[in-house]
Amino acid sequence: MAQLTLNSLYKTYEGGARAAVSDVSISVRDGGFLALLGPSGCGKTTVLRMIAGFEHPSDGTIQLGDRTLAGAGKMVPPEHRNMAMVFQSYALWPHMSVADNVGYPLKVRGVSGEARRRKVMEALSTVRLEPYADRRPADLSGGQRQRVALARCLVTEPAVVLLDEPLANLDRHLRQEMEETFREFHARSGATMIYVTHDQAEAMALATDVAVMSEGRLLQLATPEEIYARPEGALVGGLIGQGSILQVPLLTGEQRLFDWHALRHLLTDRRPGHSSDMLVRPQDVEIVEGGMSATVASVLFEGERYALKLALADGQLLRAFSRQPVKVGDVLGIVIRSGWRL
Ligand SMILES: Nc1ncnc2c1ncn2[C@@H]1O[C@H](COP(=O)(O)OP(=O)(O)OP(=O)(O)O)[C@@H](O)[C@H]1O
Repeated sequence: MAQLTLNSLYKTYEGGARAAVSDVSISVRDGGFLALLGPSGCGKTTVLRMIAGFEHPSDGTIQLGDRTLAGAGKMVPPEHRNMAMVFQSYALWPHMSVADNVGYPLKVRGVSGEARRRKVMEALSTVRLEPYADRRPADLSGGQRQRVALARCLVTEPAVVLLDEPLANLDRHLRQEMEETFREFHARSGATMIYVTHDQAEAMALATDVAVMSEGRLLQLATPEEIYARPEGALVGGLIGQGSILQVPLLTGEQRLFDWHALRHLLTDRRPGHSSDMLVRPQDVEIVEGGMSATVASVLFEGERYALKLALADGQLLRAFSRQPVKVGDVLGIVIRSGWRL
């Protein structure tokens, strides 16, 4: 296995007003699980399709280990890249059994008999579907069909597995179950995985590394923990977690993390002029008697807690959680335990 490296990749489609992908460089460690995260149209599918070999980069190179797959005058066709791609629609053949669906890529490669049967059963075991080998896809649930598609992609032992929003068509309950399957699949197969999604919670739950894209550019590449704790810029800060971005007077120093003592001072400073973006996570907002006044602007009951939007004295809105029921219009005292300057 080998490291997958994207070097300053560009892609401009014919007639496109701007580059769909612009100067994207990413190294995916061997056996890593990278989530490409960003809003619709940010270029993540284009990156995935260039890795798979379905699109030519306009500039830049793609390497797997020391092998150049694309760029510098080379273009290795998709079938010679040792990669497998799983799509939203998992396209199983309805007339074939589960085992025959999974074994099909081996059949195409001329693997037959006992060798094929063994590999098929291994792949089915990875997704825990051995007992279903003789069933037809029509007899399976949506999640089980998705697992058959995963087994089919695993059977050829690809170095890299590419997944394009594979859970987008599933309901919430099934998505959670499948997230678990993907994590397990990754751990058991050892394959390098690249996963396109616009769902930040999914990216954080699954990946070892998250690449956030916007308008064709890579904004930040880091572990889920790092990107959550130290997002770079308002776009990443707004996309990851459920934080609020407050405007505070311009901050020019090195300091990024602010405590209540400093935040209270900043939030009551009414000087006009430029401002800085301060990210505040709802779990860092505490409701306490004698705190700064904030008025409840909206309440959403989430079962285990109430999700609130609070209006500060200057009208800025802040997300917070409450265990106690509150009503729109209530005035609460709050303390903000920490804020992160974006
Ligand atoms: N075949 C194409 N021809 C022309 N423009 C394209 C083509 N494919 C994508 N684009 C454009 O390139 C940009 C990036 O598209 P891409 O599909 O990579 O984004 P995405 O982040 O995956 O979006 P989504 O989540 O909606 O699939 C968009 O502006 C899109 O309109």
